[in-house]
Amino acid sequence: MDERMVSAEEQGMEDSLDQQIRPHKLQQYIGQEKVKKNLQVFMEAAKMREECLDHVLLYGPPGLGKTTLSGIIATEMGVQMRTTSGPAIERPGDLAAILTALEPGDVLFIDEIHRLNRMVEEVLYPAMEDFCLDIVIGKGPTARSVRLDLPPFTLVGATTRAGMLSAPLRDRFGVLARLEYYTEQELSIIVRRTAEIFDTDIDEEAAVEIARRSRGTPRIANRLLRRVRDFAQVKGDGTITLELAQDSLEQLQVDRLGLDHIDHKLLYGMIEKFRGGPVGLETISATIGEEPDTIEDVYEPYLLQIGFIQRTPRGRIVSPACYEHFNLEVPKQ
Ligand SMILES: Nc1ncnc2c1ncn2[C@@H]1O[C@H](COP(=O)(O)OP(=O)(O)OP(=O)(O)O)[C@@H](O)[C@H]1O
Ligand SMILES: [Mg+2]
Repeated sequence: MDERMVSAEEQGMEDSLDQQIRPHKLQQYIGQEKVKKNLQVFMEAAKMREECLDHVLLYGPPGLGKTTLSGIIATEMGVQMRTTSGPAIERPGDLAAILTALEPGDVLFIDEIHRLNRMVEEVLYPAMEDFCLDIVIGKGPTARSVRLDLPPFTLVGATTRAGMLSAPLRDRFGVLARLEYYTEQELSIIVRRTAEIFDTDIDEEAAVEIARRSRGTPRIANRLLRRVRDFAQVKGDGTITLELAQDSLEQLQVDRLGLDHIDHKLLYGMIEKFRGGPVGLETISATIGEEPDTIEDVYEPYLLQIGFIQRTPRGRIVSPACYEHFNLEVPKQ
């Protein structure tokens, strides 16, 4: 897949760039008010009891701030965060090594936790529940099982696919927090905050313009800001004005709602070849030459979110709002 300006997934060097712009305190974390309020109470209560925070599951679409929030939990609790991911823990022994190396109270962040394998999951259950490991020593008839105590810790699991988590694993989290897409206003605050870190001047309307085209996703907002800043430096005097933001985003082929050439290809394909549907996923896939899975997991979610596509039992249809966005006439039934 080629790298889209408006992809919510992390790209290239973004991970190291993130170090600089990630908020470290709950107070700097914009939006997600409900999640923040709850976490604040749970963290305060845990601190008062001098216990570690209950295990937390963060779920929601990519780029909304799960990794960031996990880091904030560790900072606010005054502990270290150890980071790993579901696919990185291949064998039970890998997990045992991570768990026994934890300091009391640490946050263990497991990204993509839905991709843990069964055998590893089984080791995780007693670790989460009783802070202990059951390990088998020896082989055959002389094999025996020993219990090993672990330091108490907080597991923070992150997933874009809560539905793919096994029920026993999900049930062992005390706190379930679902991250939502951000509003334009919240994103514009994030854009201005990042611009300040970059020491870049940005007009308020320019920040709103970038926010509007960021698909509700901070990662996209920060990426667009970085590219627009390049234009400001080379084509302007370094200040990001509304006009400069509009021109550069035009140049980057990110439209007023954050749609790019791939969204256009998909939507125009449905409109021109099928009069807006209903049309099945397989047919769309054949028409635009993209895998059905990619369409469903990557291209469609945002189009569904803004209501440009609707799913019906007979297939996908393009909504009147989408026709209006493209200045096209809605076809008569
Ligand atoms: N609430 C927020 N306030 C300010 N900046 C944020 C917020 N949430 C996320 N960001 C910024 O957005 C970027 C992406 O956040 P993060 O890496 O935490 O997303 P994620 O949910 O872990 O994504 P993925 O699912 O791809 O792992 C980071 O640069 C971070 O600084
Ligand atoms: Mg992440």
